[in-house]
Amino acid sequence: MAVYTVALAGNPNTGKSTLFNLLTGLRQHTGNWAGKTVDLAQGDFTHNGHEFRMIDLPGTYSLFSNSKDEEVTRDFIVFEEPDVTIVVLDATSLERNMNLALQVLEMTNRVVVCINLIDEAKRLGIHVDTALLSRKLGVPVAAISARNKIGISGLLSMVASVATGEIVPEPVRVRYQEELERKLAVLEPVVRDTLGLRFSSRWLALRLLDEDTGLLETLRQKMKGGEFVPRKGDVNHGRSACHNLA
Ligand SMILES: Nc1nc2c(ncn2[C@@H]2O[C@H](COP(=O)(O)OP(=O)(O)OP(=O)(O)O)[C@@H](O)[C@H]2O)c(=O)[nH]1
Ligand SMILES: [Mg+2]
Repeated sequence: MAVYTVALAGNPNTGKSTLFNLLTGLRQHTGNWAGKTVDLAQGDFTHNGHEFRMIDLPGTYSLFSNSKDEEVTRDFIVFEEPDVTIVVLDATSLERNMNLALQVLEMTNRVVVCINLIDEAKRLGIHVDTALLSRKLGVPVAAISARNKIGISGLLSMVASVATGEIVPEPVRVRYQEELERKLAVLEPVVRDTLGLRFSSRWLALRLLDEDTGLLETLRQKMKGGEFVPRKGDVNHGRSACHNLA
């Protein structure tokens, strides 16, 4: 039977390891300070007859090449191509957390947004409209409390639907200023012709325009090591290239 890979990404301290521990029965370090998870922990769980392998990624505020943690998280999402990436957001600071979610949505369409600490939001009188958010972002959105075990089966149903391809999310496309969009329009087809459809060409073109040399070096190493052989017209079965970005 297929084992689906599920990655947990999100800002530090949003409850990723708490969710990971709840689902896998393992004991990743959790606590109320940032940067606890440094290595990639993995564990297994099943849901409705499906098997999943979950990877607890380090918490990051963005996915550029600013730090080892950012590179590890970015490389996992892009090169390991998890079947689903769950972006865990803190319900009490959605605006700040959304930055990372939008970055992940630029990299892959296989995303479920998970709004955690919904108990805390309720206590503070914050109402989160998951249906509206889901429409705006173009991906499934679940509200949960990992600590209080609320909303978990709803989240897992969404994860299973994306993993099996029953749902193919169409993430929102962030539009940048005119000048950047003009450059993207030139560069993106070149990236697509060179690397095929395995990666989101829009995301890669953005990274190139940002002169992300760390990413370029990683890509170069992978191509040199034969880990990744680009093929023209490579079809990725919906992986990594956002449908409405292609
Ligand atoms: N109130 C509330 N607290 C939660 C919930 N989920 C997690 N927490 C708490 O949030 C804090 C951070 O949780 P972690 O699971 O360690 O967060 P993390 O995202 O793995 O953090 P890093 O590894 O640093 O990125 C801990 O004190 C948890 O107990 C929740 O649903 N409600
Ligand atoms: Mg953690």
